[in-house]
Amino acid sequence: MEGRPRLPSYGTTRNSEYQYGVSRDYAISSLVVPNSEHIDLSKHSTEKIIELSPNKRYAKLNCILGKGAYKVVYKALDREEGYEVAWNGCQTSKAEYMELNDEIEILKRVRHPNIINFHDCWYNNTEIVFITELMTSGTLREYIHKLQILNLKIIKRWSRQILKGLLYLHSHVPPIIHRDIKCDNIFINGAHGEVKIGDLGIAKMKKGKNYTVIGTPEFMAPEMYDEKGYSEKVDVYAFGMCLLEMVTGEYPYSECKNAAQVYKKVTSGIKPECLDKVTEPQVLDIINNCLLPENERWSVQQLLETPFLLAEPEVLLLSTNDQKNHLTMQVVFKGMDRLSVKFEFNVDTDTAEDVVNEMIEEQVIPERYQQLITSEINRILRELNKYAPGTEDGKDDSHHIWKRETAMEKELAAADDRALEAERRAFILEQQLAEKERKLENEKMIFSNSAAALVEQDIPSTQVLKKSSYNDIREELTAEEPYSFREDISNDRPIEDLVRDVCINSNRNIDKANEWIQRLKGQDIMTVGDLRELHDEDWNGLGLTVLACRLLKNTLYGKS
Ligand SMILES: Nc1ncnc2c1ncn2[C@@H]1O[C@H](COP(=O)(O)OP(=O)(O)OP(=O)(O)O)[C@@H](O)[C@H]1O
Repeated sequence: MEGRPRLPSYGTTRNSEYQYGVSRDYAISSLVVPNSEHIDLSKHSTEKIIELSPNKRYAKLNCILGKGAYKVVYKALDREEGYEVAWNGCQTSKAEYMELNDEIEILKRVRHPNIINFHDCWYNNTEIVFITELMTSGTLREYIHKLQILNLKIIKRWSRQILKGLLYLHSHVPPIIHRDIKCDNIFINGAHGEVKIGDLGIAKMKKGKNYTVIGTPEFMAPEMYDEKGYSEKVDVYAFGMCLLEMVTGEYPYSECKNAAQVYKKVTSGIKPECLDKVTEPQVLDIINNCLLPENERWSVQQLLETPFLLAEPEVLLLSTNDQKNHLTMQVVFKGMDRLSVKFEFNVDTDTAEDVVNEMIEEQVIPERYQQLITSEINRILRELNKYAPGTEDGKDDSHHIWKRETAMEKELAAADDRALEAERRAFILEQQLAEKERKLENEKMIFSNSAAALVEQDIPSTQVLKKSSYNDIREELTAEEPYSFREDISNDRPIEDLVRDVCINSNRNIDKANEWIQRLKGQDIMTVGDLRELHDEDWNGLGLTVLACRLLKNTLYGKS
């Protein structure tokens, strides 16, 4: 009918329950497989090759991964590379296949981490077979059903991946339009949290088959219904619906009973009811922008630059050495805050965690990207087979903890050594200082003794200073020498006269003289005669120093 849209057959594309019913579980049922004998899969506990590609490279196994309204997907083997792949079979005519030739050639050249790889394609008399990358964790819709409502962090990460895939497609000239973006066509690789767009090019094939209107009504932009032509913006509209499903866990327009109701609402500009459940303003803003009329609707690039989806850093591997243990990587922030950080990574000594922590400490990357950049580095290490398992996202990281502890232990041991060495050096210094002090004391003593000796014995100072030790000088000074009596000093002389003369002659001051006088008088020695009467042993009891005694004796007995 002119000007009226062809409505899709509702039960096949819309009903998510139906989509679910034909996923992996289906592999144990009995079914008729095109171009093969009737296989009762329940009787096949082990996988078997049931068909080979014309070039013999791909081997189809008796394991069905899923079945949609249009195609049956089997597990298969790439016998050249040893990979598991997906064998997609779509019933079609040879003529339709020939019409798709150009498009298939383009699809073969599409290569992006967020788009399921398209490896090969051929026609086998009844169906087009195309070989694609195998996804092991199911579709985004299955995830939403499993997790009910995804958290915003996952939504943000997966949305970015979907949009990056779309950005790549839309950047072709002319743009490659997916035409059937929906959560069933987005596949998850659960182990690494990767998201890939699948079913690329299938929409066109479906159209060729005159199967239904292209796409899925709930995800179709209004301009897709009127056959006046549309642009890559239809993928943006469909992405908005995917985001709505991710954030609410509800299929858009589930309030509608059939495709006609959906069509009516979409073409009248009535939004899905579940939009009211979106509470996060940034997400709501994105969805509303995706659902705007085509000429106002944002581009994928604009969506990627909204605050919610903005510029998550990517880590690129720039170069490696032959052993792949010295890597040069770069953190690239795309979007508004353009920034890039290049760094070296030694696989044998570095860990992603340590390197990222260092970058945060050095303030070259914001802390909020710590986990993301760490897992990006680990992703690269994994791709190079240089990744130690169990280290990602702050999970148990025994290998790296071990590395860190070893490094820490080494550091502590080195610090201990340094402390011991410092203590040892301090001890030696103390000893040297004490030794110096002792020497200084000795020298002081030597100096004062020798000065006294010089006074007492009139020894030239140079001679005294040549003496090597205090003991030598002391020995010399205290050595017994013969005394002779001096008759010019009368025995009646008051002892204080003698003492004062001795002190004056030996450069001792009056205080010293009074001290000696006091000690001598304390022993009843009042005159020179009293002193002369003393025996040698009495001198020791006077309380005078050896030198004082010697000086007094020298004066009394005439020794000069
Ligand atoms: N590359 C793949 N790796 C693993 N499983 C896949 C892959 N492609 C498809 N499947 C599985 O096969 C099922 C059917 O695929 P799909 O939904 O793309 O078929 P379809 O006929 O195009 O569907 P539609 O009903 O949307 O037209 C999917 O739900 C999924 O479980």
